[in-house]
Amino acid sequence: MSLLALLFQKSKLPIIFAALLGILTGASSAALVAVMNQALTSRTVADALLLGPAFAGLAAAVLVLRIVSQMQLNSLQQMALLDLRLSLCRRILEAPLRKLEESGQHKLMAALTEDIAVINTTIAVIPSVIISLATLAGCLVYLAWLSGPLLALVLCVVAVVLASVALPNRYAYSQFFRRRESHDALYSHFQTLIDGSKELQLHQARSEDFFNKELQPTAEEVSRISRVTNNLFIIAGGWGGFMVMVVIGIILFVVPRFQPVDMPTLAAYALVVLYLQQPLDGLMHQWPNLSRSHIAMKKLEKLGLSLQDPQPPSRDAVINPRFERIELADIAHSYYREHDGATFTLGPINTTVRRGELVFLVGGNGSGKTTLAKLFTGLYVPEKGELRVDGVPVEAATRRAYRQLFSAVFFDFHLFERMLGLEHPGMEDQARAYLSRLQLEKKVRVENGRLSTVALSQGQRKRLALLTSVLEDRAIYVFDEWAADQDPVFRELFYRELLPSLKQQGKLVFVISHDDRYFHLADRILKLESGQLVSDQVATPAVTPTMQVG
Ligand SMILES: Nc1ncnc2c1ncn2[C@@H]1O[C@H](COP(=O)(O)OP(=O)(O)OP(=O)(O)O)[C@@H](O)[C@H]1O
Repeated sequence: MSLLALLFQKSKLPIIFAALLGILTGASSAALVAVMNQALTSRTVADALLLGPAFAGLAAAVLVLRIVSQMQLNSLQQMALLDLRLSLCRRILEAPLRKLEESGQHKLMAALTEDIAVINTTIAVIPSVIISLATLAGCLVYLAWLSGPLLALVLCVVAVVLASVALPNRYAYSQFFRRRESHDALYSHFQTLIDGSKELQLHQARSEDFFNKELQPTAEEVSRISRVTNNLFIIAGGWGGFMVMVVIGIILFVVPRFQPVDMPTLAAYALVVLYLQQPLDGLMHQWPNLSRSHIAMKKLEKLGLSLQDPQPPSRDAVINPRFERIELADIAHSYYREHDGATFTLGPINTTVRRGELVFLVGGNGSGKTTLAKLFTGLYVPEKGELRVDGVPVEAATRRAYRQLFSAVFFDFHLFERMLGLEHPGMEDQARAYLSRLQLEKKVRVENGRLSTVALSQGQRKRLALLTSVLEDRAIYVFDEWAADQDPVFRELFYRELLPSLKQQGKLVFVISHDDRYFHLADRILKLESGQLVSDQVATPAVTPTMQVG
């Protein structure tokens, strides 16, 4: 969908009003040229002077209309920009997690910064495009009134100009496309630059290699394509200006040789065509922006972040948090790695978990534990099979409600400084009690629903994430190797106090763990091997730390 169509879809009435004002401005400009022309071709000075009030009135009208229409379009632009930005962020919030993972952070950052900036620039030029088009249309009507055959000639030359710039414009469009792709690569390098700063600073040769062979060539590619495309548009603009002179030359020096035309008509034509140079020039210069915004819109659509009005999500669907059981019925998911053509398949998995159960999910690295947790929590939509809550399948309309059953601390968790969505009475007191239990009370304070700092060690940050999770008071808890980087004392606290306490509260607790010392504390142990559930057994207190599952 084009940007203009999208804007029209989102704010029809203001756009129609702004466009009408723009058209009036253009029409008044054209009328102004007609009056100037009439004054210049008047038979006597006295006749010309009679047109003074009309000229002054039209000039004032153009001034007022131009200001009002620009202001109207400016507020429209700001509204549209705000709307586009918020829509895009909401799209990211609602996009399927797998889609976001496939896109990669760098592409999302490029979309949020690069594409939105391009779209913003385009919205900014829409006012002048409308006024230019309206002026052009008004002037053409005036030219038609002056002489039909001459207008036909002018239109032929305009068609030649458009045809002659179509090819370079097409080439420039393809170059813009390439430049946008290079921007994705550039953002990826920016991400490496920031995320990998420790590794780069510790290894000079790696740093030089990255800079010289990856970052610099991509930055140079972007710069080279920009130079080429800008030059193309400069040439096209100059060519357009030259063609205006060609039209004037033809009108003044060629037409009279073949067809009898009176001098005032010729002069009027030359004046109008000259006057048209400015809006034509404007349109030529806005062309690159329109092309780039088209590419930006396509890019957003490709990322699954189309800005068109979404299907309204069914917010009223609720899933009973006092469910009895959740079934994973033939659940399967595959990852396909494009660069080496390898596929990892998890499942089909069949198992049932119950409220009040403490389930451990174990297995070697890469066996699919985190993937299964993402499927179980509803973050991934299963490619095959389905989740059922008390026998009722989780569907598109209920998936969001299903996810609200869960609180999870994944291995790559994110810690929010503000305790978002947790503002219930007594929350801060509860948080302080947990801070002290997790031995963080000297490091972090909770004030006005905010953590005083999140700049802590990884283990401490994970304890804060656990605190936030417990405060969420959800029906199901998922912990993905939470204890992996904790001191023995906190492992003990986690496995021997926190998990049993959640279980006692009737929560379903799903723990991914490599800590075989604590496996005996589970009610059930699920074991994954290469994406397959190889064992699903009830743990017994007699099981020792070295137990074998599967
Ligand atoms: N985002 C992804 N894109 C492509 N492949 C992935 C992705 N995440 C995981 N995989 C693949 O899926 C397999 C299972 O990964 P997963 O993270 O589920 O395993 P895991 O059992 O949790 O491993 P670990 O114990 O190391 O955390 C891995 O072999 C990996 O190749």
